[in-house]
Amino acid sequence: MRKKKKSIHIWDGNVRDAALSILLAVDKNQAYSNLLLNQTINKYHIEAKDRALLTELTYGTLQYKYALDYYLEPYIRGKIEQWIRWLLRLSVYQMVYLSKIPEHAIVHEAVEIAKRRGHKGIASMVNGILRSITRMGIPSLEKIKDPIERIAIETSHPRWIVEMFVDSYGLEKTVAMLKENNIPPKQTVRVNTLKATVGEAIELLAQEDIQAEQSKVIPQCLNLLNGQAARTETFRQGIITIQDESSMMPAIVLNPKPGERVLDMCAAPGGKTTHMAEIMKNEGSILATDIHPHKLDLIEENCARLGINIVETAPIDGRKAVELLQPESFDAILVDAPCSGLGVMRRKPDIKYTKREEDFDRLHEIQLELLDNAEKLLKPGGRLVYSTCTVSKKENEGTVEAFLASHPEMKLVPINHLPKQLLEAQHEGMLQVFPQDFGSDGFFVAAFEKVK
Ligand SMILES: C[S@@+](CC[C@H](N)C(=O)[O-])C[C@H]1O[C@@H](n2cnc3c(N)ncnc32)[C@H](O)[C@@H]1O
Repeated sequence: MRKKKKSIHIWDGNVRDAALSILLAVDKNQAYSNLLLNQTINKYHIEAKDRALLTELTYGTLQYKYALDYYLEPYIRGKIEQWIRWLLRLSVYQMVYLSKIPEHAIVHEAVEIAKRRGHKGIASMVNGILRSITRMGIPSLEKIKDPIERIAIETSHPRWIVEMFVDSYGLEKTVAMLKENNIPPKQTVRVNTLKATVGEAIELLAQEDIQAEQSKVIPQCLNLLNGQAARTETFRQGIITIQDESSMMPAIVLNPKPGERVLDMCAAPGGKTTHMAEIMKNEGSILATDIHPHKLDLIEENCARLGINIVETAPIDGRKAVELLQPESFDAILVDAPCSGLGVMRRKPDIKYTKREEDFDRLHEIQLELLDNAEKLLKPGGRLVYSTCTVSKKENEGTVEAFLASHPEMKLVPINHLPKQLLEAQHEGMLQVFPQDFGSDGFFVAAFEKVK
């Protein structure tokens, strides 16, 4: 039986207090910061101004956890309770990274929260620590002589992740990526070409006071400069889908044609299934499978909203798909595999603190099993695309190489159909996009063909 999660009370009208509750839930209960934040905003109908600050404070404090601890270290003596540490991190985040909030207001708010959640003694300690910081300042990062350690603290990433990235991509690329991971993602949407042109979608959003611009990278992608896509009529009417620009690549690379039979092996919540259906002009068939049956509803809801009727869903573990589906029966297959998610750390900052090195090997094995099944289900001459939202070589190039080594009937083929700047970045049928390249998620795509 699934254990019922205790729901936590978060919103009392105080933004900083709510941010603290979310941070504590993420820390203690391994709640996902992005989900909890969205749930809170929707549940309590938090208005735009408070919403923006709550998001900034929650993400910012989480993003810079290690740097904040470094700044706090000279001022904290002995052990303190976790909630007090998070309150101090939240306050120092505002002092260091947000220029608009006066320091006396930050200290005052923190002291009030400490009084409410603790007692006078704690409030006085919080007051003392924060006042000392305003007087004496934070320690300089220059004191850290080891460059890897310094960049790990400054950008707040675990040292082993920094070392792994430097090893894979060199120092310059790593530093750019780590810094980009702390910049909030822009809001992007994909235009549903079954219902509207890009120009029409921009016009419809403008009627709802949302300014949208066509991306310079992927033509169906719009950058939203204000507002919230999910709250618009344009979204409800199925004209747009909220999706990161990098996530739009796999369906474009697979290029499913109208009339084809397509398998989306790890499909939920259906971002790429629906994109493929749009490319196919809603003609042909897509089988969208996922290991988690409850997630299939999301795919169906998305299809209904977007006016797509060629998608059938089924709860299937891709590692056993060949036992349930007809071998060599699909023209094209997408394996958008479960992965470590190191390309989406700016969206889900908790990832950087929870991932472990051993996760990569486990994921690599699952990815290989999924690809092995996909190959057996693919018709001779069929196309396969493998994608992840990570920048880990073990799961990307490593998985591709191991797959090819045991599947001589599969070959990598040049990636086509993407805009020029992306095509130029590919390497032998593989494309690794970094968050700093276009301000989109870190993403990997590889394209294969099965020889006839
Ligand atoms: C990266 S997400 C897919 C995102 C989706 N393609 C989209 O664009 O909306 C990976 C998905 O793989 C599913 N998954 C994990 N292990 C699986 C398995 N063994 N077989 C099938 N699906 C699996 C997860 O439930 C998750 O929904």
